[in-house]
Amino acid sequence: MSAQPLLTLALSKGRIFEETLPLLKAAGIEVTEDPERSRKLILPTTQPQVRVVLVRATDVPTYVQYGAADLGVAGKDVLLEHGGQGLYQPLDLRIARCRMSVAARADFDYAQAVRQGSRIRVATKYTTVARQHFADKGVHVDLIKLYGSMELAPLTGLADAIVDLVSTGSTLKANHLVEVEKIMDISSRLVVNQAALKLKREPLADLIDRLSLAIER
Ligand SMILES: Nc1ncnc2c1ncn2[C@@H]1O[C@H](COP(=O)(O)OP(=O)(O)OP(=O)(O)O)[C@@H](O)[C@H]1O
Ligand SMILES: O=P(O)(O)OC[C@H]1O[C@H](OP(=O)(O)OP(=O)(O)O)[C@H](O)[C@@H]1O
Repeated sequence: MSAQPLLTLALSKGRIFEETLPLLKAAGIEVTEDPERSRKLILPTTQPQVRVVLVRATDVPTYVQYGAADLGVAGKDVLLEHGGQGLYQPLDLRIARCRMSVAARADFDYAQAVRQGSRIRVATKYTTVARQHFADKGVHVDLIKLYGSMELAPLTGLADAIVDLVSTGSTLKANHLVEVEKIMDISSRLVVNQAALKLKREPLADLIDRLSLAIER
């Protein structure tokens, strides 16, 4: 009998790691080290043939695309910006749920700007989604790529509006911004390397089945 192949699962620290843990547990896998206490980037699990690697949220699709990880968990926002090449997306894990929205200062009349066909300046980390969204609406847009603290852009005059993730709305509120349009709902997906799906078919299909049952619980 041949040995079980090693499965490498890419997760990002923080909410994805924390929200994936209960699903893994229900699938019979427990991570035996706490990433918040250890500096290790490769974590063992109670299943000797399964290990977790910790990467930046935006790097999860890249690790899985190139097969450095067999599978991973990534937000729909991250997957849309990455493009999803080489990735099979079998499951919506329904974790890390939020929405992607347009937000602006309360004194910026977004509806009027859109109606008049004005050119608007939008700052965002999500340029692919934002470009598509405004193109679909026929709105002329100048996009400014940022890597964080998007809320600051309308407050400092860098942009008229931002495209960012919203959950409770408290970040927008704290910065006196208002959500003016929802673009889409966001949740995290399981992504699997397409080649691994053939080469490690049995253990991957088994894990996907277990996670699928865990989501339904
Ligand atoms: N406030 C939120 N509520 C729920 N889900 C969220 C929220 N913010 C982000 N998410 C989702 O969780 C994912 C991971 O977010 P997280 O904040 O852990 O990483 P990040 O800081 O965006 O990534 P990076 O470290 O690469 O900059 C996002 O891609 C998104 O899908
Ligand atoms: O509507 P809220 O509940 O306030 O959540 C929205 C905030 O959550 C995300 O940031 P996050 O907390 O992940 O911080 P980070 O991007 O710095 O990691 C997002 O970029 C918003 O700023």
